[in-house]
Amino acid sequence: MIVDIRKWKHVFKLDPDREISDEALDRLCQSGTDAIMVGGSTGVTFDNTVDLLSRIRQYEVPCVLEISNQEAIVPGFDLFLIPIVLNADDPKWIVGQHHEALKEYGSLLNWDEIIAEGYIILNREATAAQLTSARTTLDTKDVAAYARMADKLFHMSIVYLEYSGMFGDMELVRRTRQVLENARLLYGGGIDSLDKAQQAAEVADTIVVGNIIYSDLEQALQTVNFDRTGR
Ligand SMILES: CC(C)=CCC/C(C)=C/CC/C(C)=C/CC/C(C)=C/CC/C(C)=C/CC/C(C)=C/CC/C(C)=C/COP(=O)(O)OP(=O)(O)O
Ligand SMILES: O=P(O)(O)OC[C@@H](O)CO
Ligand SMILES: [Mg+2]
Repeated sequence: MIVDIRKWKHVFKLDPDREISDEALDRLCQSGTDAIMVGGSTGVTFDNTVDLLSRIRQYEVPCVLEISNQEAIVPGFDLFLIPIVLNADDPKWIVGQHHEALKEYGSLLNWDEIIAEGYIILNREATAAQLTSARTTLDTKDVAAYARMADKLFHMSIVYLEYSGMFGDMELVRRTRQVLENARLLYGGGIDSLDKAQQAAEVADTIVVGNIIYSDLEQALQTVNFDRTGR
């Protein structure tokens, strides 16, 4: 399947390390979301990723893998998203893991299926922030500089403002979006209602909804229904 990320406005992120019933998966896949992203910062294995992929593949919705560790690289997704944590203090999460993975898979890859994501992690409590030792105390200028680095210097097609676990600063998201020329701005973190989905969709290109899926499915499903005519 050819997947055009430039058309995505809403994405559900499913964590292979968390349980989801067949009924819930059915409703998510048929919700009208633009894609299902499979990923999580910890506990993602080859087996739980294969299992989730095979269940999602019963539906037509595009299904992409956001790779978080080398052991859980599973073929068969429509796209592979590779996080590069621009504000990580530990270079392992900027180029280190990637270097190891490319030593293993470098000659086998279809680069048309691979997209780098310039991650900027802004919630210091998030597992991903702790894992990567992210420098989360950043002001708007700091974030804009990382965003430009991803967009103009590294020609990445995604800048991902990651607040996983909390709803972020929408003014900062809006200002970050303004400095991007080519990259798409993905926003994720704390979207747990239609109202928050609407707020985030007004300032980002694509919104990503994760944790609420597991605590309140009805609210999660509501997030698809924001007004798509604004941006
Ligand atoms: C042959 C074949 C199958 C080919 C395809 C394979 C392929 C595309 C290979 C490419 C090679 C390559 C460059 C791979 C990258 C390898 C790698 C491990 C990179 C590191 C990625 C990284 C920086 C991970 C850090 C953690 C992170 C940012 C994860 C992103 C997901 C995320 C933030 C989830 C949120 O997690 P959550 O669990 O929700 O967190 P909370 O608990 O806080 O809610
Ligand atoms: O889980 P939440 O807080 O919705 O965040 C979504 C996503 O950005 C996580 O990587
Ligand atoms: Mg999560």
